[in-house]
Amino acid sequence: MSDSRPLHFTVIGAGAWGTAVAVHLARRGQRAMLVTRRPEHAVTMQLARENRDYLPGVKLPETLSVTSDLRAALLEAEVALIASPSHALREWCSRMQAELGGAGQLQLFISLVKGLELGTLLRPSEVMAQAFPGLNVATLTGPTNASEVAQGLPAAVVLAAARPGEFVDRVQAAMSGSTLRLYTSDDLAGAEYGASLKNIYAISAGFCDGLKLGDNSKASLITRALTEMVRVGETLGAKRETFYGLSGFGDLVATCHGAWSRNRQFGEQIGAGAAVADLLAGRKTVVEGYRTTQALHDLCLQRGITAPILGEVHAILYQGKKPMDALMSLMTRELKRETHSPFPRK
Ligand SMILES: NC(=O)C1=CN([C@@H]2O[C@H](COP(=O)(O)OP(=O)(O)OC[C@H]3O[C@@H](n4cnc5c(N)ncnc54)[C@H](O)[C@@H]3O)[C@@H](O)[C@H]2O)C=CC1
Ligand SMILES: O=C(CO)COP(=O)(O)O
Repeated sequence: MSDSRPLHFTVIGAGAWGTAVAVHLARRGQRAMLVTRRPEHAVTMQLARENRDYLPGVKLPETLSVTSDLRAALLEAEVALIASPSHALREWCSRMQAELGGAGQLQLFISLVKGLELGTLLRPSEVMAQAFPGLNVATLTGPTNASEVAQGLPAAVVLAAARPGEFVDRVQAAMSGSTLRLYTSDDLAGAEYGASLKNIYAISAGFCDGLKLGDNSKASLITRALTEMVRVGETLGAKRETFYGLSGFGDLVATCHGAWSRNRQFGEQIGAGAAVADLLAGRKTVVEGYRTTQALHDLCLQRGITAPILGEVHAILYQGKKPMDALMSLMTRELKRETHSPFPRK
């Protein structure tokens, strides 16, 4: 019989998503701790029992502990989940390593991050595995707007682990309930590439919204984006079917359509004429697709992967190309058969 004792979860990073996941865990009756980066943020959250900076309007369950003391939060943790922006992940991992020495009681280290590391072009779980060699790493991903999850609205996600097995199944059971349903997967690379790529295509869906191109254009774009995701992901070693699941298609649809999506909104504002630098200056919340566009563009160049939509998003964000000109470039490409093969055929 499987062990149904509550597990000790520590969620690192108190942005919107880390907070929502910690709230969910506490509601599920698990032992949950949430770690903030700034000590004053932990104090204000404890006093207000709310994360007013990143997830306003959601009451923190009394059983959820909030602290900035990373060492104390990790000492008894069996599962650590990390919810930082991709550019801050390595720094968090180094801090964890320094505080904990080895892996301590940890049996599973789960990324909630949806982006690649610029420069190294590593997936989040690869960065985590460098810090904690031997520790089982995973990602939890899918269509999960933080606010909806925190409100208890239903969603389904995938928990993809480097080493699936009994403990991962136990975490699946511990986190699943009437509002969140977890599926497991052994395609960690696919789940992470899907989570990263969909943010880029959500920016491009935002361009359609900003340019007021209509619903047909967005549906066409999303469909071609999925084909591109499969091609990029499969060439990078992921399983094709993963991109048709929650971490790929599921999150692509949610993020391209969600009025709440920061990536989509960012694209919408650029499509409507705003300057990229102005939108990024002084931002408090993360737009993962911005850096990840650069990282995946570099990866595609390195590996010789054809990714026209990604290429146009890159040209708009990094080379000042006008969204309407990018649209024309895509519409006037050489004509071909519709194909879902990883390698485009004429
Ligand atoms: N918000 C959402 O609905 C979801 C977000 N995610 C992913 O979760 C990750 C975290 O995103 P959110 O929780 O939304 O963040 P957020 O945008 O709500 O908050 C930003 C977070 O980044 C931290 N931060 C800012 N600058 C930093 C720095 N220089 N060093 C370290 N930390 C810094 C802040 O303390 C805060 O925790 C991202 O990869 C995102 O794609 C995944 C699923 C849903
Ligand atoms: O990943 C998300 C939903 O699944 C959140 O998307 P945004 O970062 O675009 O808001």
